[in-house]
Amino acid sequence: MKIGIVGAGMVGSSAGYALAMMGGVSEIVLVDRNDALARAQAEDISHAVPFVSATLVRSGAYHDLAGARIVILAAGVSQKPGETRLELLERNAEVFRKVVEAVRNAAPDAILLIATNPVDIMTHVATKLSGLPPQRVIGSGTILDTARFRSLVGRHLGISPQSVHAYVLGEHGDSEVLAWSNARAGSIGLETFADQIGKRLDATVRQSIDDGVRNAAYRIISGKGATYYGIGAGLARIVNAIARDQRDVLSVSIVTDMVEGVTDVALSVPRVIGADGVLADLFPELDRDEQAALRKSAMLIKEATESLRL
Ligand SMILES: NC(=O)C1=CN([C@@H]2O[C@H](COP(=O)(O)OP(=O)(O)OC[C@H]3O[C@@H](n4cnc5c(N)ncnc54)[C@H](O)[C@@H]3O)[C@@H](O)[C@H]2O)C=CC1
Ligand SMILES: CC(=O)C(=O)O
Repeated sequence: MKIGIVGAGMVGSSAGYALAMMGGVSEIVLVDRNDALARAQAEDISHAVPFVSATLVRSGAYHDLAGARIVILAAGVSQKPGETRLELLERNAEVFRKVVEAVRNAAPDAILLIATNPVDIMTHVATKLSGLPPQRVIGSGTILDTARFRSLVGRHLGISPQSVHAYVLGEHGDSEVLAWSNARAGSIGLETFADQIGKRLDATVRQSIDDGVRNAAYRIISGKGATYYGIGAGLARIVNAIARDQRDVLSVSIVTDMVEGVTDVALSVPRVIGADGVLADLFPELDRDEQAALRKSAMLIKEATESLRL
């Protein structure tokens, strides 16, 4: 399977690297308005390939995306230290006005996988500009926040993150909602699990995990300028779910008819992902505070989306 990546900066190249390491795709084409960067990234990643897979990694122009089953969009500006994701909106919407049309002309059958921030609204923008059904325009949404949540809970409980079943819902951004009330370790509610192994999971611990998840990007950006390994692996995971028709349940963002009374809004809930993109949306049972927080998150995204007058 051929995969395109538009935007060969830190996120696009990390996704290309993670995909090459996971194997399972035959060809990766990197496109960037900076041709020299795309060429250099492709060459560098291709030198890692002989250690693990046989994926052909190259750079190209938009027409080289012909036949791609999935195109990842990671083009645009990223946050400076202290800047929010929402502050990138106008500039990245402008980038998408050119990029989405070029991708659609070159690869009309491709599923679009959006990483550019603010990712929920950029997913809405790409859905409108492409004319594709929402199920085929997938934002990485809170896949990364969910990984951060599982990682911190796993560390606290002393178990692997894969044994933690917990999701972050809503915006990939400051208003995101950590769904504690239905989180599980193995098949056991988190609190019961923590009790059984003699660990605390009180308000202080939860607050510290919440901060660890919600403010991760700010901390990493202030330390090294950008985040990319986590999202690179997350994007590769979504590509694999589509490429292998795995029907994985992942928290990703698509334009959704209704969430907590808010209509036509792109945000994350757990969704089943397979060969045709999103196959089903899942709405977990939440407690009242989580429901209210999810509604607030949805309203914030909706307002910011409407400000663009798409
Ligand atoms: N969804 C998520 O969880 C995450 C999203 N991001 C977002 O991903 C985006 C990319 O971040 P980085 O890779 O760190 O930035 P970067 O600056 O390293 O790379 C962006 C690339 O986009 C290219 N580009 C800009 N305009 C273009 C156009 N019109 N056509 C083709 N290429 C164009 C640039 O030349 C550059 O190489 C940002 O919006 C960032 O906020 C970053 C981390 C996590
Ligand atoms: C930058 C960003 O969106 C993140 O690391 O969560």
